[in-house]
Amino acid sequence: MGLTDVVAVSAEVGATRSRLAKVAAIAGALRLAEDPDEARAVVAFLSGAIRQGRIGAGWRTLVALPPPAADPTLSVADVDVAFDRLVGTRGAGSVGRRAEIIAGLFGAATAAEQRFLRALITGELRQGALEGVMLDAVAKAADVPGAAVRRAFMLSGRLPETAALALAGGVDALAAVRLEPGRPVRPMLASPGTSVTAAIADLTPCLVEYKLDGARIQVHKVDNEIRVFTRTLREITHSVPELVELVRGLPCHTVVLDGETLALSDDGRPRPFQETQSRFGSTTEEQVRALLLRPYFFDCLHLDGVDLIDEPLRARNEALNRAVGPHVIPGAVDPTPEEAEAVGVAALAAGHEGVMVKDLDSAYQAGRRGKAWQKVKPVHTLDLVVLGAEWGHGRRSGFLSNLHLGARDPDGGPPIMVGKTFKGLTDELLRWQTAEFPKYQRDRDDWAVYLRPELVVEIALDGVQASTRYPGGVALRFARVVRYRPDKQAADADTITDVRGLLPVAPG
Ligand SMILES: Nc1ncnc2c1ncn2[C@@H]1O[C@H](COP(=O)(O)OP(=O)(O)OP(=O)(O)O)[C@@H](O)[C@H]1O
Repeated sequence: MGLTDVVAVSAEVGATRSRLAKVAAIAGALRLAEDPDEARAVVAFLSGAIRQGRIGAGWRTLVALPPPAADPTLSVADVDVAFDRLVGTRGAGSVGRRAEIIAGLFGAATAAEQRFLRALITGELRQGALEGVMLDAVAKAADVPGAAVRRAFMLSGRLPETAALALAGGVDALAAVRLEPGRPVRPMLASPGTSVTAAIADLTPCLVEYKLDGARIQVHKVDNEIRVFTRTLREITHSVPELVELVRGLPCHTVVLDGETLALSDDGRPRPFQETQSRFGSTTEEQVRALLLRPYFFDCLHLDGVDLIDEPLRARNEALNRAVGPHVIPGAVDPTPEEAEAVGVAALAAGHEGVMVKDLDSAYQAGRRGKAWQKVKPVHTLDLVVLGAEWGHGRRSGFLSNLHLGARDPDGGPPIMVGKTFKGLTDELLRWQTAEFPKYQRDRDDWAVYLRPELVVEIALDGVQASTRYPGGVALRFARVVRYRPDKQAADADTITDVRGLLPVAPG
């Protein structure tokens, strides 16, 4: 299959807003793939990603490129092989050898292919929002049910691999994908609930527990081998030695745990989320001692040879208590309405965000944002994509300040602007934005820097209103910045449908 076919499909997908048309175009490309390796590469390229991860060729290497070829001759496999060689070229003299590989690749590419490859390598094409569309396209190309593709993807965490399985082995190969201790699965997510009373009425019998404002962790223990992953399945084992030690000491051989981690102040109140998050980068022993993380587990997906992912929460919760004892998150199983309210009051009094209400009969729906888990928080928040920032005035002049905020298009199109805000930005955040945003720059003019849609920011708001000014027909009211969400990608942001869902219902 030619690279030129992928470039054409990528352009077709970018040019249409219709989800069906995107799915059809991608499915068509997948059907052209000649073998599983090629299918993996096609899925990766059309998601704007590279199977090899980062290949470390920045803009500088890509400035002085050879003239483009007149006719397309490159195959998808040629590009994939060149990327393999780039990744494998390290050590002394590698700079020259890498430049040669890049020159060879780009010299064989047409002008359109060169533009595509350059955007692919620099990450400009990265299109996390296409994930749902891509899963549908894999199902269509392989002629299998969408649910089978989705399940295999959530359990394996790998989209190209899932596509290769679906195309080569169909439904049976997909169904054979299981939870494998040691390999991370997509975390189950929650929907917003209006109140504790409404949520427990909806979900009885239920479990009500604290919603902690820390960072999500997924921990796998296979004998003495411990691995820890973030919400986006990034491995952080080496940054959290205290969690690794604690899990190593648990009274079980094999376990997969879902939970939240945070650090507490001396008075037992939670430290700010940013501090927890800062521990997920490279960490020195000193930093570990200065900010000890504690785990609060709330789910158990596997325990000593028994797969629990399809079992009801009641059974998973019993296994959790056996496996981690005192490290279970505080909460109450099957509470009365008064007991449930009391959990909520205690959570807020202890400085936490609110509560989670969970259906005790529900299975673990990996990667799904369902009604079986509902979060109840006193303040309404949305996770939005930063589209740009305007230069500030007065005290803020010289700083990138007023943020342009976008909601995700559920059909995989670019984010849709829903408002602006500079409220809630601390001096530290203004400094950070001014230093960081140019790295994400897509364009700029005298007033603002416009960004590639990659950064996610959590915004508190008083509600939304209908608007003729913004393209989605809806605008935020009294929006203010709570914090950045480095644990989220644009594909995890709230959608325009979520934002419209907050519009007041017209009377009558
Ligand atoms: N008891 C709990 N059960 C499940 N998740 C919890 C709990 N306490 C805290 N959390 C955190 O809350 C999140 C659940 O909310 P949701 O599924 O909407 O994810 P989110 O989009 O990250 O939400 P938020 O922005 O509110 O953290 C989890 O990802 C987890 O990090």
